[in-house]
Amino acid sequence: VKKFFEVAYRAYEPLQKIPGPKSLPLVGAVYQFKLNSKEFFEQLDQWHEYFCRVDPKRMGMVKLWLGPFPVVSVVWPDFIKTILESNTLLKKSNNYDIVRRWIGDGLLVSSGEKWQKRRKMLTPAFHFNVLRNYHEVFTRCGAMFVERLDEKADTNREVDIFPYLKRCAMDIICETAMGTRLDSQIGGNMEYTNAVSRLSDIIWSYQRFPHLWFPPIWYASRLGFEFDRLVKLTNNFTRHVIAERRSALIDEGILTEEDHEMTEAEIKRRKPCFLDLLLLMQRANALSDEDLREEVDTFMFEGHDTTSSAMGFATWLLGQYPVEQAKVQAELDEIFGDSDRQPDEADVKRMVYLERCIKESLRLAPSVPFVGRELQHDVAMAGVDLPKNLTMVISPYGPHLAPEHWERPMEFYPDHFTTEAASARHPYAYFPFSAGPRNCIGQKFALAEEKVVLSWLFRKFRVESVEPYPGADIVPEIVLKPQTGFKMRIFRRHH
Ligand code: HEM
Repeated sequence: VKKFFEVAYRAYEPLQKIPGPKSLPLVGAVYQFKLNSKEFFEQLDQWHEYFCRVDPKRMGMVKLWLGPFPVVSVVWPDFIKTILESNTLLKKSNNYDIVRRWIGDGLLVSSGEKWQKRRKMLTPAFHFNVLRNYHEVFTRCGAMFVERLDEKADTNREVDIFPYLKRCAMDIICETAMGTRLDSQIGGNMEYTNAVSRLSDIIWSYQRFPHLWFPPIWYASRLGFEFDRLVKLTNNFTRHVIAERRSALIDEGILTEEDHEMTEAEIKRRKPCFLDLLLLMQRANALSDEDLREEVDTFMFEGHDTTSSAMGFATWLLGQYPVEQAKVQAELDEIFGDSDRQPDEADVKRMVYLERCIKESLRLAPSVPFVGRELQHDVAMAGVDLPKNLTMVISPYGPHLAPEHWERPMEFYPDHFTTEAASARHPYAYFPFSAGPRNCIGQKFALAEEKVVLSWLFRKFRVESVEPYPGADIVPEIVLKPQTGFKMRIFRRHH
């Protein structure tokens, strides 16, 4: 609290220069916040539009007082670049504190030397050669996804594909991160699946309403108790998996007293999951079991909501743009013909147009709608001295939709991502995976997963969106989501 008030005191004077919505003492601008998530999102959007494009003081930044706590949202790409590329502004803002209570101080939220060491240690676990071990999981879970959807095809009834995608992404991340088959697509382990999903909802409420930051109110609202119970449940699940996985590696002679590098044959046989790699690094990096747990839980947190939402938006958009959908299908038909075979890695490389569609949908609907940083030192920007410890928020939305960067900013136009178009653009016009030293370590994983799962979908089905994008309500929770799901009509394709 002392730190917050120090920041507020130091920020008050310089922040006068930055435009933003009207604030009152102590409550800030919160008294104006819409309660409904979707309306709140629209309100933020309008404020950004007004204060960055219309207001006479406009300067590419918007100030917002969250109660007595100041936040500055940065919009212009050059300012965003200054922050994201800096090697000295790597600290996550305090709105990640609640996430930390669940996943611990893993890669997503840690800072300083700990983050640096972990990032270096974990980067090889996302190397192309390691990711190829996961291809079989993407393929199997993707095949299961279309199998589950099949009963809804040709019924001409609307189906919300979001729960199907969520379970598919959950099965994928659980097996690749922990080596555990959750089988939530066929009703397995729903307690864990539901707990993870509910935790994300509670975190979003906490981040939005500062009154919940006070423990008596947090617990009186009952959210605090529910949160603690679910955290215990999910943490215990991961601890249990770690113990099991260690025993299995010991039994197979892979985890020994001596440091051991897996042989080609062992890798081929075992297809190590992320946790296996951590267990093999454990001794050399002096990691405790809790260190392992926080990294595994970080991947569980960061690696399934993001991808299921991204796949949902891509499907929604393709369901609304039949010409582009037909192009995706033509590309897949050229690769697979009439065959039902599993996609291999060479096939995935050939899905060039599908990849453009995925990138374009991440432009219009970036799964992570904003990231936060706490300034580790004073920063001068646009003639304003932003003080140390100030919270900065960066959203890809503004640059992703700015007419100066995109030929057709509000349309779904995958040719925004031809090699020529992409190389001619400002590098910070597009950053769904963030950028700089703290960018998303899982972006190649995410893209590969999306391509495999969506290729199954569009090989088997033609889809029509029930509502046009973005007509239906979208809410920027921690991850961007549609308020009423991804409603589609699904038709089997007959080759
Ligand atoms: C479409 C899917 C995804 C999107 C849009 C996405 C986006 C992002 C963004 C914007 C960040 C930066 C967050 C910040 O600075 O606060 C981030 C970080 C991160 N992501 Fe992803 N992500 C995706 C999928 C994944 C997957 C599948 C994994 C893991 C398997 C993953 C693991 C991580 C981790 C560990 C970090 C923290 C990196 C660090 O701070 O060093 N993400 N992601």
